[in-house]
Amino acid sequence: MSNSKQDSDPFAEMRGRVDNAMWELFRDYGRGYKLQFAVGGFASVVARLLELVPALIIGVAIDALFTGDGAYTLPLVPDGWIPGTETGQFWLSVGIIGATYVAVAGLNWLNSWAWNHFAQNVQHDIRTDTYDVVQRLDKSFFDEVQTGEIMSVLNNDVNQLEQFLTRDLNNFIRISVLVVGVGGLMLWLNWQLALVGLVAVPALMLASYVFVRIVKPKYQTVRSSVGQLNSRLENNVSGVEVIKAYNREGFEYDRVEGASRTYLDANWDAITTRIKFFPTLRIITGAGFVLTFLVGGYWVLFGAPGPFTMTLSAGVLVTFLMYSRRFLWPMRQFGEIVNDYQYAQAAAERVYALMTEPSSVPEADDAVSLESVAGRVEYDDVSFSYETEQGVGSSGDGDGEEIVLDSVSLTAEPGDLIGLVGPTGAGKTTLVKLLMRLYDADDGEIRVDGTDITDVTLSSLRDSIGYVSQEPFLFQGTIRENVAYGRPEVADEDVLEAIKRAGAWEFVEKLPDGIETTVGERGVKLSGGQRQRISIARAILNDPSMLILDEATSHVDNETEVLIQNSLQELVADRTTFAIAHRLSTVRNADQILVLDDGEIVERGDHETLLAQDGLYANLWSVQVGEIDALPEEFVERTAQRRASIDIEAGTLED
Ligand SMILES: Nc1ncnc2c1ncn2[C@@H]1O[C@H](COP(=O)(O)OP(=O)(O)OP(=O)(O)O)[C@@H](O)[C@H]1O
Repeated sequence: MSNSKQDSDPFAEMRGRVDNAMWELFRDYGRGYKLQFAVGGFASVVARLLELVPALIIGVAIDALFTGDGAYTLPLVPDGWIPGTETGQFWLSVGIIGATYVAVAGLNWLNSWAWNHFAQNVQHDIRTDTYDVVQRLDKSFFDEVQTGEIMSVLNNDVNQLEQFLTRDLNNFIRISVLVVGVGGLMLWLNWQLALVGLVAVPALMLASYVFVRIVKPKYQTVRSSVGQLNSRLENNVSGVEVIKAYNREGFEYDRVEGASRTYLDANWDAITTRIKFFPTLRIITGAGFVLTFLVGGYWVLFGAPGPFTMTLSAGVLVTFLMYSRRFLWPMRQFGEIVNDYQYAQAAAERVYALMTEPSSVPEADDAVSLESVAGRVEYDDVSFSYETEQGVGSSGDGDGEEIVLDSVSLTAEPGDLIGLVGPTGAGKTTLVKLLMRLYDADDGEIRVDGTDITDVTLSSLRDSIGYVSQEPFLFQGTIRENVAYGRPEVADEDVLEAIKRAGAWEFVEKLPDGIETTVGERGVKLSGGQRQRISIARAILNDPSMLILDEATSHVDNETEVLIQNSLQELVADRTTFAIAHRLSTVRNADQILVLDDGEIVERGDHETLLAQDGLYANLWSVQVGEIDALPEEFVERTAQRRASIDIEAGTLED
């Protein structure tokens, strides 16, 4: 993978798939929580409308009780309900204002409860669904996109959406109601003065529009640099052993510092834009408020200025100014919402991009389930190359691709043991990965019991294959959980039986908690050989019809190897097995040994036949039995050349 690919945003190309990712997500995921949404929204609307009451009451009280400029009348309240005395009217005002605040507090609680319920559940559903899509994606996706990037989407980006829902969407409803309610009341109280206050609105809208245009790309950069920083951190924490062994703490500090600085710079760029925007909004809202006070105050003191004609009382002006603040202030918050919306939109695009990432190993609509597999495996002219430079989400036109498997054909009869040998990088692991459909062949067909593996369900195919990899992965948990990973419901006796058959009992028995001992993250508390035996036990317990052993004994000492070989012999006896081996002795008894070189099968046959052919296999065998002197000159030369090309490749990758 080139550095440029690691550094660029892997989601950039995917963003083009949808116009409004956030809307798509909320529409799909909000559907299940309509009631909470409606209750939260309703409570918010009613609370906001009630919040308008105190200013109205204060205005009426000032005019009727303090300055004597008007009668005590309240909109929507029949005059007969209003007390006749000033004291009665005063206490009514106090009572209404107090009751309003109590009601608003109750409604705010209801709004928060319902809205958080809505937002938290939508967040949970989006996260789990995205995870489910991601875990079903093909292996090439994981080859291209770094773990930290994926974690960043599943954590930070999804949280960002939740924050937008909880805080901003709620605020948006609040503000919309206030703007409509307050604007309506202002127009009703004194439409001419209302127009003065409203002149600020177009200016606020223009400022918001300009802001959005400038800040959107900046937020996209912030989101992607968070992902890159996470990738770097994730890589380093996983690779801490290598960092220590090579004393590269300083170097890694610099790299993390670099990634963190890129994030800081991107964030700083967005922050400087944002902090310029908010004071601008304040100035505009402030100017609107001052203008309203200036015109209204002049009007109350000296009569209507210029084109204004109606009379204006002090009480109405106070109500007006209180509303004007309520009207213009949310407008400032509107800017924050626009800001957060842009930020959340960038997050939604990345979430949506992941959710809609197509798998390059699709399951056919009419895929059939593989039942009672006998285990006849055929590779028919299979060719394959890994996707290179194009990156995730691109189709790849093959430019710069190196063929890893070239027209490979083979047949394994049920129960056969097929040994795969050959120099490193020859394509042995790739060959077996194609059988599990971790990747799909570019050309040719792979059949199990005569059925093309692209015509069967992925789950039934993988159920019928056991896989013991070069680097067995154990999950944080107990030995029992790891062995029974594919069949968690099995009885302890079966788990123990599998452990014994895998040659793992001799060390499991000595562990303090036996099969209930925890293995640590990735199984770090076990040695490489112990991990390998646990993963063999896992494959044994699954009882698959086909078995893949990729260097299954690479981590164990010679004694343990004999133990494992014995148990493997029993294991492979009645199932088709592909055993990849560098130690040729481990596949000596194979029914068929395939020798791969540069993606092609160059020799095939059993051990004796291949030795007699005196080709690559015979030479590799000579190396292993220590007959170096017997090697032909050209083999030694080719090995040296291959060594050199691997070194060059490694050098290129480090650059
Ligand atoms: N995910 C990948 N993306 C790109 N190239 C890859 C990927 N995996 C393997 N390759 C390349 O494909 C070639 C074959 O690799 P493969 O792992 O199949 O070889 P192998 O014969 O199993 O080697 P070894 O014996 O060292 O495990 C190598 O050149 C390798 O660099």
